[in-house]
Amino acid sequence: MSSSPTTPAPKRAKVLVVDDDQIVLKAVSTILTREGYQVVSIDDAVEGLTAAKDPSIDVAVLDIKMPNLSGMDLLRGIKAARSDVEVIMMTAFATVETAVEAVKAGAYDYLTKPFENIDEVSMTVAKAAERKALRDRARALEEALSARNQFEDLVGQSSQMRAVFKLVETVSHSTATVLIQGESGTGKELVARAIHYRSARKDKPFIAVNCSALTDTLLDAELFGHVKGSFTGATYNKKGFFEAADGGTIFLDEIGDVPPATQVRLLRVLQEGEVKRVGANEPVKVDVRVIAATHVDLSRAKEEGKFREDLFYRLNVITIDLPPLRERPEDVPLLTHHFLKLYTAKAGKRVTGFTPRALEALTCNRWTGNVRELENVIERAVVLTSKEVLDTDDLPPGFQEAPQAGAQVEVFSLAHLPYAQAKRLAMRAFERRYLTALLEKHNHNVSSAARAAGVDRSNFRRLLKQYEVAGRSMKRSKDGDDDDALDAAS
Ligand SMILES: Nc1ncnc2c1ncn2[C@@H]1O[C@H](COP(=O)(O)OP(=O)(O)OP(=O)(O)O)[C@@H](O)[C@H]1O
Repeated sequence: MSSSPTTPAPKRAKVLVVDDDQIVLKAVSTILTREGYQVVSIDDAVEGLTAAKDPSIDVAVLDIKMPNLSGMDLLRGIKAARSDVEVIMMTAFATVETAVEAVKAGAYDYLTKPFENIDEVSMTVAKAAERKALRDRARALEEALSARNQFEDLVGQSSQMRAVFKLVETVSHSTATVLIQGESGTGKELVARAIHYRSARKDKPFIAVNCSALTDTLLDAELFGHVKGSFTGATYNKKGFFEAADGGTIFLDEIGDVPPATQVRLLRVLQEGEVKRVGANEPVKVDVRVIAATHVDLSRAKEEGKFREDLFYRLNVITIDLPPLRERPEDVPLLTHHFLKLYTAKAGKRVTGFTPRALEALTCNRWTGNVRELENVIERAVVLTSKEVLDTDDLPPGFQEAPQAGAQVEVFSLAHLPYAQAKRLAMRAFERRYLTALLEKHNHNVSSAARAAGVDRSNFRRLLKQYEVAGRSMKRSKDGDDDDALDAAS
C-alpha cells in the first residue's frame, strides 16, 4: 500500500483509489493528484474497505476484479458503512451486466479499462465529487433547519413557536419569575424545563408541582414542609419542595387552583425569599426561581377576587403565552414526525411516515387536547399498526372522514386554518365530489367521463386514484368497460 502526499487544494475532494494492478493504481492516482485531489491509493480490497471508513473520503474509485474481496463486494461494504461516499467502478470487461449491477448496488458510475483518454477519468471523478459536495451541503442545511425547529425538547416552526423559543432564550438568562399561560397540553411544563436547563441553575434541582392535584393541607405541607406534630399525620420534620429546590427552579403548574391561604405563603416566598415550614416559628432562606403556569385566565380570576392581586403581579413579571395547536397547524407535521421517531424507536418498529391524506387529516384536526393529544394519537398508531406507512385507518375514529370526505368539508370548520391551507382542502373536497358525480353520470365509464371532463384519460385515471373515487362500492360499468370503470379501485 502506498499513499500519495495530500494536495493542498482546499476545495478538492479526497479520493480513494483501490486496484491490485499497480500500473493502473499509479496511473489513476497520478492523474487525480495532478488535478488537485487528495488521493489515497491502496492495492488491496480489504485494506481499501478499512480506508473507506475514514469520514474524510468523498469518492472511491474501485477496480471491479480483485483477489480477496471482489470490487462488487467492496462497493457493497463501502455503501453499508458510508452510504454518502460516491463510488466509481473500473472494469476491464465492459459488459452491460457488471455496470448495471454496480449501479444497482449504489455505484455512481463506471469507467472501462483501458481508459480511452485521461479526461474521462478526471471528469467522472469531478462529477462524483461535485455530487458528494452538493449532498453534503444539503445535509448540512437540513441539519441547520432541523436545529432551528427544535429548541431543547420543544419542537415547532410556526412564527408563534419561534417567538416562544426566543423569549425562553431571553428569560433563561435572568432569574425573573415567569408566568406561562396556555391550554392544557400546549407544552407549558416543557417550556418551564427549557428555561431551567438553559439557565445558570441547570445543575440544581427542577421541581414540578401540580397545585391542583393536592388537597389544601397537603399542598402547603408539600410546598413548604412541616414540623413534627404540626397536623395529624405529621410524624416527622419534613423539607418542602421550596427547600428541596434551593438554588434551582420550582414549577408551579395550575397556579390558579392554589387556595387563598397558600397564596399568602407563596407571596412571602416571592417577596422575602424565605419559607416557613407548617408549624414552625422560624423561616428558612431559600433561593428558588419560580415559574408558574395556568390554563385559566389568571387576570380574570384576579378580577373576580379568586386570585390575589399582589401575587398575580409578583408572578406575572414575564408572561409566555403558548398558542393552542389549532392556531399553528404548520407545527403539526413537524410534531407528528417528531413523535413518530420517538415512538417507533421506543416500540422497536419500522414505521417510516404517513400517507398525504393521513397527514392532512392530522393537520386539520382541532386538537382540543393540543400537543398531548397529538402525541397520544401517534403513539397509539405506532403501537397498533403493522404497516410501514401510516394511513387514516391507523388513526382514531373520526380521522377517516374529516378532510378527505368532500361532502363533509362545508360543515368541517376550516376557519382555524390559514387561508392557503383552508383553500387547498376545499379544492380537494370539490375535486373529489366532482369526480364522483361525473363518474355516476357516466355510469362509471372512465373513458367517457374523461372525455366529458375534457381531461386526458391517463391523467383522469391518476386523479381517480389520487382521490380513491372508484372504490369497491362502485357499480360495474354496464357497457362492458369494466377495466376502465374499476381500475382505480383497490
Ligand atoms: N412543542 C412541543 N414539542 C414537543 N413536544 C411537546 C411540545 N408541546 C408539548 N409537547 C408534549 O406534549 C405533552 C404535554 O406537554 P406539557 O405537559 O408540557 O403540557 P402542559 O401545557 O404543561 O399541560 P397541562 O396544562 O395539562 O399540565 C408532553 O408529553 C410534551 O412532551
